[in-house]
Amino acid sequence: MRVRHYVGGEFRTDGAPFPLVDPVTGGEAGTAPEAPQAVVDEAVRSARAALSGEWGATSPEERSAALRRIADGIDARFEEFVDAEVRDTGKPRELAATVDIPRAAGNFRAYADLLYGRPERAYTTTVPGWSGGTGQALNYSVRRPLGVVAVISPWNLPLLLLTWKVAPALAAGNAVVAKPSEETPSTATLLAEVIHDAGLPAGAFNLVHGHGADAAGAFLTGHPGVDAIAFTGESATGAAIMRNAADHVTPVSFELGGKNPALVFADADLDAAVDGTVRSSFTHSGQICLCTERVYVERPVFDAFVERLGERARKLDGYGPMISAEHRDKVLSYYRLAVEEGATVVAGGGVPVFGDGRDQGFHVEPTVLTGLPEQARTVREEIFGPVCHVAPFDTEEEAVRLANDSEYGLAATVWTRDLSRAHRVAPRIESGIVWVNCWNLRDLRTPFGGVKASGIGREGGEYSLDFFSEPVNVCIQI
Ligand SMILES: NC(=O)c1ccc[n+]([C@@H]2O[C@H](COP(=O)([O-])OP(=O)(O)OC[C@H]3O[C@@H](n4cnc5c(N)ncnc54)[C@H](O)[C@@H]3O)[C@@H](O)[C@H]2O)c1
Ligand SMILES: O=C/C=C/C=C(\O)C(=O)O
Repeated sequence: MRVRHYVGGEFRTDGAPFPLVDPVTGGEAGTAPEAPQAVVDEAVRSARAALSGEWGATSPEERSAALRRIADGIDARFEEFVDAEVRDTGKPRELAATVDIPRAAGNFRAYADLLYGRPERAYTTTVPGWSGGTGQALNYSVRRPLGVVAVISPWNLPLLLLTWKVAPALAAGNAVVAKPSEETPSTATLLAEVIHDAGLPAGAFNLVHGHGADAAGAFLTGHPGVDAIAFTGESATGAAIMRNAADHVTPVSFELGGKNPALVFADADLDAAVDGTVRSSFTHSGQICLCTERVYVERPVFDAFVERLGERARKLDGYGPMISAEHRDKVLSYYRLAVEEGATVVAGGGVPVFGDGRDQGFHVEPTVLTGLPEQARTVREEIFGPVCHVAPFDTEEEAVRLANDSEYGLAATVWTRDLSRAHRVAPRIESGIVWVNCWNLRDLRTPFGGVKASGIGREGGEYSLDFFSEPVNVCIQI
């Protein structure tokens, strides 16, 4: 497939091509076009024109039907989407086929459902009341789209995290200009094809490819014609985007980094806690924002937990690579730093040898560490690889304090059989999401987002519609 921009209803490839790399083998995997400022400008202009044209006049029912056609279009080309996601990310096929692609289609269906049949309830409220002593008034508020929305997405779950924003933005009646990660542009291009075939009016959805800083990403997020920015990626990138957007006071919704804790209490089902931590630390080789990198285990079960987790980590196979040579080097630099900081390496810590083409790819070993102090950089900084540090705790109070001792606050996991403890501990954790006896069990309609350096705002279900639209209060004196 050819990676193409999609601007004003047309596919194009202007801009210098940049190379794509297959992370499994390190080999070349085609090219993508680097959108110059002029293409970004045109995309923003096309989006604006769509708002004052056919797209701006659509009813919620029409948008609901369009979203459903897009979901069906993804399903119809399911294998192509899976192939493209696997090629770009190197993730196991099963993961792409059970999470990334079906949940991307699910994002469009969820918003089609939310809109269908109840536009009034979703979009207006009425409040009769008094107006400053001058008489009775009827207040009602209508929700209007924000306008032109920029969507900037990362490489770890390329289609899922893109559609996570594009679906509600379109549902609320905005026009979108999206820029996927330069590492993983393929499924976004397929999505543009599906949206084109679904018959969305030209300019409702636009796609530009290219890099972030000083390139398409920055051109878009600093653009005076952009009314809102929805971004998922690193916290430092979020800060750069905010600075860039500040001149135009553009509202932002940010899903950023994490250093997610898991708390394992001695009363937990240890099999489930070990299984769950294998998933939460090592799924997609740790390259999910929700992955656990800090595990705190109540002292009586600490040794048993570490031994079993280490054994499971050593036996893992079939795992995918880091996204790039650069990211592999970053993760390996943390493996080395951990040792310098005094860690015991219980499992992994290096580069696996497969004896085949994967040895030129970007794999690192699933790694379990112990023995580091809380202030160690390895325990504080997001690594975004298949690695966790396990430390003991003695009291519930200490467990909560350790969980909260982080600049981040995205997702936490609590393992306990004590229902009262679960209810007591969960709301005390400074985190947007707390899972109890599970991980990444997620309904697309629930609020999703982080506190502290992990983000601004919540997305998911009605929460996304709230961000992507604004209430306008209309007050009529009676
Ligand atoms: N909280 C969440 O929901 C969530 C989900 C997935 C990933 N993440 C985070 O994303 C990170 C991994 O993804 P990544 O490496 O692709 O993130 P990244 O921040 O490097 O890049 C994300 C996107 O931002 C663009 N970008 C980079 N610099 C930019 C700039 N100055 N202006 C505008 N755009 C710019 C990139 O081109 C890319 O499209 C991790 O930190 C992870 O925790 C968070
Ligand atoms: O990386 C961040 C988000 C991940 C979300 C999911 O994997 C999901 O909801 O299935």
